[in-house]
Parts: sequence; structure tokens; C-alpha cells
Amino acid sequence: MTQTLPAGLSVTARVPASSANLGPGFDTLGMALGLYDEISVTTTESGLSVRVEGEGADDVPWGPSHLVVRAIERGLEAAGVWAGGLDVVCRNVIPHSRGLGSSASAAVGGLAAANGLVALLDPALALDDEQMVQLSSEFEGHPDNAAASVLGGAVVSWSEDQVDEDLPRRFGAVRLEVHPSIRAVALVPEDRSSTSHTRGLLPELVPHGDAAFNASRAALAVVALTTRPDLLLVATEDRLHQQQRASALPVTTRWVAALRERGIAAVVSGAGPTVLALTTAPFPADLRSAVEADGLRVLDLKIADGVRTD
Ligand SMILES: Nc1ncnc2c1ncn2[C@@H]1O[C@H](COP(=O)(O)OP(=O)(O)OP(=O)(O)O)[C@@H](O)[C@H]1O
Ligand SMILES: N[C@@H](CCO)C(=O)O
Repeated sequence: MTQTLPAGLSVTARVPASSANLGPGFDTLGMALGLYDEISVTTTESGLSVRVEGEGADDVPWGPSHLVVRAIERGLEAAGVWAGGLDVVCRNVIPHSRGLGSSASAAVGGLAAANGLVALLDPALALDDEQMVQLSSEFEGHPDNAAASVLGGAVVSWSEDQVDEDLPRRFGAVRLEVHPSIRAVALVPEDRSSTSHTRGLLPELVPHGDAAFNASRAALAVVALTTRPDLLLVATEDRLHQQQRASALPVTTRWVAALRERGIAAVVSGAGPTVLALTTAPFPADLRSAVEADGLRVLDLKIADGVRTD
């Protein structure tokens, strides 16, 4: 039986950005980064009001097609709960289309806000982390980003083959506790890049040798991230997607190579164009100046916990 949320309930979800792939873990590894969007939702008697502040405010629709609104509705539907009306305020900090998982954060934030409202009505109806990973990955399509924003830390995520087209694909993820000495630095270009465009550059088939190369590095990445940060440079090597996307990401490719030459474990963040550097030492001042002079922002970011609501 559908239950109705009374007007006047409010929640705020604080959802981290994420970086997918981490080099060799294409469509699998991810990490939550301490750059947060905030989504406040209040139930009303009727109607929908949407306000967006900050990143993307001029680009995203302020109505029912807004990603966050669709995710809130999906979250309420999954819990079997209905709202007469909603007042939604998005305070966005995560840059859009830069490889920092903004669309997954929007999906996770909307679902978490809905879940927070559901919990106020009846905690027994609220979704657990496993269901949040499933729904957000289904909704957005990239479990490596979505699971990182749900669970925090670093994640190993996976999707199962879809055996029945009438049933949703199944997704799963586990959180890894990142070694406390590892810090993340994001080099964020001004230019945007579309995930669907750079995915289109990937070949249908890959050589067996390259697949084996990446399997070893992805497995090693789990070790390096959790207990052996000294192995990060070798553990972040990739042969499956970064070079294949290089023609669309010339600035990114140049900085990944320059940082790696200096011994810093740099990778393309998600589908780019951001560069993610994982390091146990402070980011060198000369490199920081050179990157900034090239027009990229340099962000020192914490490895974040997952989405929170209050
Ligand atoms: N907070 C948001 N609110 C509404 N729409 C959003 C929000 N964040 C992202 N989007 C939508 O998602 C698009 C970006 O998705 P895309 O997958 O290309 O990049 P990304 O998620 O930022 O990066 P990546 O998936 O490579 O890490 C934006 O252009 C916008 O349409
Ligand atoms: N694994 C996905 C992440 C997109 O954010 C890709 O690289 O296309």
C-alpha cells in the first residue's frame, strides 16, 4: 500500500564527487572525493519547485526532467511512498562533465534525499546501502561512480550480465578503506568532455595481452590503495581506455604523462578531462604552478565518506 508523506518534512543530502576507473579498473574501481553537492528537499501539499545554485545552474532544467528530481521520484517509488508536492534546492559544487561523477552524484543525492524523507515517515521502509548502490547504478549507468558516492572510500564495483531484458541489470560494490597516507589531487580543466563521446572512442575488442595487463594492475591497485601505497605508480597503469581516449583529451593526456614521469600516480579521472593524482607526498609546487598556468584548477581533496542525510 502506498503511504503519503505529510507536507513540511525536510531533509538535506550531502553527496561527494567521485573519480571512476583509477587507471586500470575501467568501469569497476572508483573513489569518493571531498567535493560536495547539497540537495535540500521539503514536502509540500502540491506542485514542484526547483532551484539550482552554483555549478550547472544555467545549464540544467529547473523542472521535472531535472536529474535530481527524477532520482527523488525514483527513490520514493522504490520505497512505495508518495509526496503531494516537493520543494527542491540544489547547491552544486561538483563541476559538470569533467570526469568527477557529477551525474552519479546527482542520482545518489536525489535517491538519498528521498530515502531520508522515507525514513522520517517509517524507518523500516528506508533503502539500505546495497539497494542504494543498485538503484543509483541502474539510474545513472556507472556503478564505479555511483557506488563511490554511496559508500565512500574507494570501491570495487561490478555489474552482472543482463539475462532477462524485463529485469534490471544487477549491480554490486564493496568499499575499500584507503591507506591514510594517500591523498588525492584533481587537476580540473575548464573545457568539458561528454562521457558518451569519449566512450564512443573505445574499440569493441581488446588484445588478450592488454586485458591481462589490466587485470594484473587492477588487482594490484586494490593492494596499493589499501596497504601498499608505494606500488601506486605501477598499479595505476592502463592499456584499455586512456590512450584510446587521448585524441579527445590532449591536455589531460599531456598532464597524466608529465606527472607520471615525475613518479606521481596520475590517471584520467572517469571519462575525463580531469586528471586525478594519487600521492603520499605533497603535490610539487613547481608542477602546481605549471598546471595552473596551463589553465587547470588544482584541487587538494580528501578521500570522502559516502552520501549523508540530515
Ligand atoms: N547536479 C546535477 N543536476 C542536474 N543535472 C546534472 C547534475 N550533474 C550532472 N548533471 C547532468 O549530467 C551531465 C554530465 O554527465 P557526464 O556523465 O557527461 O559527466 P560527469 O558525470 O560530470 O562525469 P563522469 O561521469 O565522466 O565522471 C551534465 O551535463 C548534466 O546534464
Ligand atoms: N567508467 C566510466 C566512468 C564514467 O564516469 C567511463 O570511463 O566511461
